[in-house]
Amino acid sequence: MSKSFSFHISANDGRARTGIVSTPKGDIRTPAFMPVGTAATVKAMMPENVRETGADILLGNTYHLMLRPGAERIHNLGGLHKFMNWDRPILTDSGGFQVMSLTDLRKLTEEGVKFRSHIDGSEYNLTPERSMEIQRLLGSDIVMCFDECPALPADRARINESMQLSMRWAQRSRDAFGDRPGYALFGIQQGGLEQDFREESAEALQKIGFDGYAIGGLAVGEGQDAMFGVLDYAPNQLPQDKPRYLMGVGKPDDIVGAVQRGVDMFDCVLPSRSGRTGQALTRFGAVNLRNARHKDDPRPLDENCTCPACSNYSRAYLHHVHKAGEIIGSMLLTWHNLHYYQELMQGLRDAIAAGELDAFVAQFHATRAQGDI
Ligand SMILES: CNc1nc2c(CCc3ccc(C(F)(F)F)cc3)c3[nH]c(N)nc(=O)c3cc2[nH]1
Ligand SMILES: [Zn+2]
Repeated sequence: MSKSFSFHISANDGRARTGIVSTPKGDIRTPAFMPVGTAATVKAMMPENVRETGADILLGNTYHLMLRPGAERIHNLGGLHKFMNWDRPILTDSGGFQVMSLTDLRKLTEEGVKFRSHIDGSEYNLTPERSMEIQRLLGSDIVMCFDECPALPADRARINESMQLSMRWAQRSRDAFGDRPGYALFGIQQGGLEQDFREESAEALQKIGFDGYAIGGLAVGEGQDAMFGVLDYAPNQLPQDKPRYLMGVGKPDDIVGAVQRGVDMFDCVLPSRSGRTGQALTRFGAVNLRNARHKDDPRPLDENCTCPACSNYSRAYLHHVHKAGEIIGSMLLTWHNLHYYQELMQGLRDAIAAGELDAFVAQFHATRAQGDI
């Protein structure tokens, strides 16, 4: 652990990199998958078990936590790390994306976003300055700029307007963040699927100067081909010596393709959300445990997996507890899915370090082509 925030790349393979983001709360091995802990919990998991799956860092959410229990309340209780019993790094999103995706009673202006709480209808005014204050009160180690993520599809004029607003908000976020040694502020590139707007956004962010750079505005319904099309150029528009975080991504094959294109950090609700719906993510692809074909199957989900679900339970059991709506069903599949994601990230890190990423990716796709046996 270090007293300051830094990024060291230990190996490259093509455009992919592997390394360490060092923070005072602990190191983050990259490429990294960051489990989503929206309301101060990774749903259906104890934090010590999230750590056991291999996670170095969790995500928290400004939007959810400002509404309930409130940022000042968490601060008065010792901050988010103590509150949720996670003493390693936490990254928090700035709240704008969640406001735009979770509330329809909202007003977007130059100042910020006025909205009503989806919990009790009370009115809030989220600005770059208030978002920085909330993330400071929570004690977040990596703070995200307050930005606007336009819904796709959108015409070029709308994309440009939105990106320009986000760049003005990035400057205000930087000014409000101030000088906080050991804490990091990440800028967020916008610009939709437009290469020229993304270039302009990257230049604007670098002029302001950030500790890391996120690629925002993707994984909003554009599809994998369009997303990879942007990733064929966007990571290279950002500084090569700083971490690159692709927000909201993604499915295992999204992550593999994005790592090949130079992305270092990922977050996605899929492993936890699908774990609660009975969907297991495995080397062979997705397996729906609610399907009747598992009713009498004594085999483990994946005999090569060392997680508690695969070590101690049959497919028949997982099928039963999901059909019966038993809490252990969510616990076991969330644990397996997060374990699988971390194993995939470890495999990617090892392959890049060995200069064997192409072989790893070929094997990844070949195993999935086999389908679930
Ligand atoms: C799913 N697709 C997607 N997610 C996106 C996100 C949210 C990422 C996030 C962060 C924290 C949490 C928490 F629940 F753990 F807190 C949950 C999700 C974006 N966030 C911002 N700021 N700009 C973007 O342009 C952007 C684009 C995004 N595409
Ligand atoms: Zn497993």
